[in-house]
Amino acid sequence: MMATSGKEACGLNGDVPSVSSNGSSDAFTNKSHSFVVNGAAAEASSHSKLQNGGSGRDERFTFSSQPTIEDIRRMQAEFTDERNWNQFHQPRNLLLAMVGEVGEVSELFQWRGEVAEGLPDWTESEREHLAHELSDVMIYLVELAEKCHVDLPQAVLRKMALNRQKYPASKVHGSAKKYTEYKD
Ligand SMILES: Nc1ccn([C@H]2C[C@H](O)[C@@H](COP(=O)(O)OP(=O)(O)OP(=O)(O)O)O2)c(=O)n1
Repeated sequence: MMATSGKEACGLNGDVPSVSSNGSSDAFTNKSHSFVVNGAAAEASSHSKLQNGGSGRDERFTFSSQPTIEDIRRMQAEFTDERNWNQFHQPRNLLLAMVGEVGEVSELFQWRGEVAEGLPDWTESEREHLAHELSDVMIYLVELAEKCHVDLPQAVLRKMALNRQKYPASKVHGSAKKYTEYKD
């Protein structure tokens, strides 16, 4: 799916997206993206222009709708099963792996000073490197949640609902203070 105005983002406007009972989607026939679950191959070419900051900076950036988090969980489960790596993928190891990948993301931003939205001064190769490292973080995060039996998409909805209660827009608009700093 192409980038849009961002209004469709699940749950951000207070709507709860419907989730099918088995959590799967027909992600693998999407016109602009093709996915092969077993080979874990993915293409996302139609999204690359905005993703790479080339145009559309006035619009809010949005993601493709596929793969879903459940798709990512399933693809990574297949990747580890095929390699007999589940024996290494206990929660603590996955946490350490994820934190290591967060460190690799940090390295890309290190010593650059503030970076503008859309990374206008970054080369294509730097952007792709960042995309890889962010993906590593996400892959390990999703697998960590799976191994901890946290249903991540639903947990995110619950947490966002809590965040909205903690930070009512009418109260905190334009302020970045922590909720504990507000004296009602
Ligand atoms: N035991 C492993 C090793 C790798 N991966 C997968 C998940 C990550 O997406 C990616 C991590 O691979 P590397 O550890 O080779 O890390 P990088 O890809 O970041 O390579 P480098 O550290 O050279 O940047 O591969 C995994 O699931 N389990």
